[in-house]
Amino acid sequence: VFPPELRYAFAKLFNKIFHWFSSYYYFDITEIDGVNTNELYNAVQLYLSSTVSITGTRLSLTRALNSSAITFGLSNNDCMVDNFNGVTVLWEHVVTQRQNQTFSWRPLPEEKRGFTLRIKKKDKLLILNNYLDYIMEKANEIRRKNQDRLLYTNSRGGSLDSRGHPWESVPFKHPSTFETLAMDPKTKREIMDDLMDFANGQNFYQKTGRAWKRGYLLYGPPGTGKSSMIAAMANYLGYDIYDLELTEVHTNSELRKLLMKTSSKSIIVIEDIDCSINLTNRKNNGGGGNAGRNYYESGEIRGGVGGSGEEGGGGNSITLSGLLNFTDGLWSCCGSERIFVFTTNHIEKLDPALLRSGRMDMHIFMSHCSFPALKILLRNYLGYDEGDLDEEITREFEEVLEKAAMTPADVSEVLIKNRRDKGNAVMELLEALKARAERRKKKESNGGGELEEEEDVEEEEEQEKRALESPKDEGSCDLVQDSCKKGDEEDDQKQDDDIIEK
Ligand SMILES: Nc1ncnc2c1ncn2[C@@H]1O[C@H](COP(=O)(O)OP(=O)(O)OP(=O)(O)O)[C@@H](O)[C@H]1O
Ligand SMILES: [Mg+2]
Repeated sequence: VFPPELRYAFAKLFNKIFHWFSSYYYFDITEIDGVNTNELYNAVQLYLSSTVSITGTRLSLTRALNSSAITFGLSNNDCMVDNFNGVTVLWEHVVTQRQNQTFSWRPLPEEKRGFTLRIKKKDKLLILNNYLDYIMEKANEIRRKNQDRLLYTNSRGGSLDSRGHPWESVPFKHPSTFETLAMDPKTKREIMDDLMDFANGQNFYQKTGRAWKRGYLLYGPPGTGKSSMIAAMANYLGYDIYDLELTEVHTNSELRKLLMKTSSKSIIVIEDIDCSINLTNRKNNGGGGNAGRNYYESGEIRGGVGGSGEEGGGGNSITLSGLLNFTDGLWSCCGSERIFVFTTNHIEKLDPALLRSGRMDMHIFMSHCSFPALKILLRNYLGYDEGDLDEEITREFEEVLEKAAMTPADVSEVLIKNRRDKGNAVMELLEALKARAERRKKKESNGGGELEEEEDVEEEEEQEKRALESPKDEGSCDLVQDSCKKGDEEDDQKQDDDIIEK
């Protein structure tokens, strides 16, 4: 009997009156906003999956691609209650069937989904100003934690993949954590705090006008846990790792392009920096900072020419200045929240320019196994707790460890071999340490000039490492060296010897 217009007007009026008297506001957060995906929808979904206690009767479970965690969320048309700063809000997940598909250049899903947030009118300001931001932040955090980390490498040389990306990635599942890392607990704590300060330091970096990045140099003998430390850092912060193979990079501009294609919240690693590239001939030019740069710039030019010429050798013309610009220059800030980690076995071989303060913010020495580190290894491998060891044995360990100078890798080896018999493992380890200490003592008393046995072993390990590196690497050294030939004949001879050694 009523015409439709009148019915519509009544409904509208009724609605208005209802809202007038209702003490609630309702906010709709739809999955798709026009043609764009609504980021807030995804964030709310993630947020609800983690914070709200499981009270709903029906929850949906999801597991994202590459993720190791399962998250739960609200099922269709279910409600959940959340509390924020003492304010209670109600979330409803609304799903409706989409009617007759309107024309769109992108097919829309059949269902229309959204969240409806119901809040008390008096809480409007708090919710709009803080709660939604809080949800976005929380969601980012959850996303980072859920996702397995990726390990990127540039081993394809300069070639790009189908999406124009120079990096190749694989899921990164290294189990090393700060918990399992054997080192002095005090240093470990310092590093962990430093990393946390960095990750939470957006405002600080903004305020002080510094680029949001940090550099760590890890140095120490092979097998002391430098690579394990990098994995632990990535696992601690939830960052991806970019393992930069310098020998595969041919020019400084390629290096810059690689940097531009890294994402934020990542650790950029250059392992064995002293082997990757010849950065040590600064003394040849005998100059200070600027002269050094010029020298390396000139190296780049000659290297570049050499690359296309007879001496080819892969055409690697990365220079120190290129590398410094990579970590330090304007380009290093084209993203944010980046950590650079360099590792080396020989800090003394590195160019002082690389060590200057401000370049690498923290120099971390990974030492031979100390007693606190040993305790961690015993706990990891044998399940020993503080106090489980005999007092007598503890004392013996403390006495011999310093003298033996064994690496955590060697200690772990002994423990793994005997892990089925704990008592035996400890005794074996003590024996091994004593034997090592004895050998060192003998060598020392025979005159310190000789190479000590462990150093022999370390040297061997390093040579293996170098041998494993591609022949291109040698080419790269050749090229940089080529630029030195004209400088100083004696040094030139010495470098040739170096290469023969390698
Ligand atoms: N500090 C440590 N804590 C726990 N495990 C360690 C530690 N150091 C070494 N290891 C063990 O020894 C192995 C080798 O360690 P890692 O590769 O981290 O040494 P590295 O210092 O990177 O050596 P290199 O200089 O040869 O690269 C690892 O598999 C790890 O399990
Ligand atoms: Mg390593």
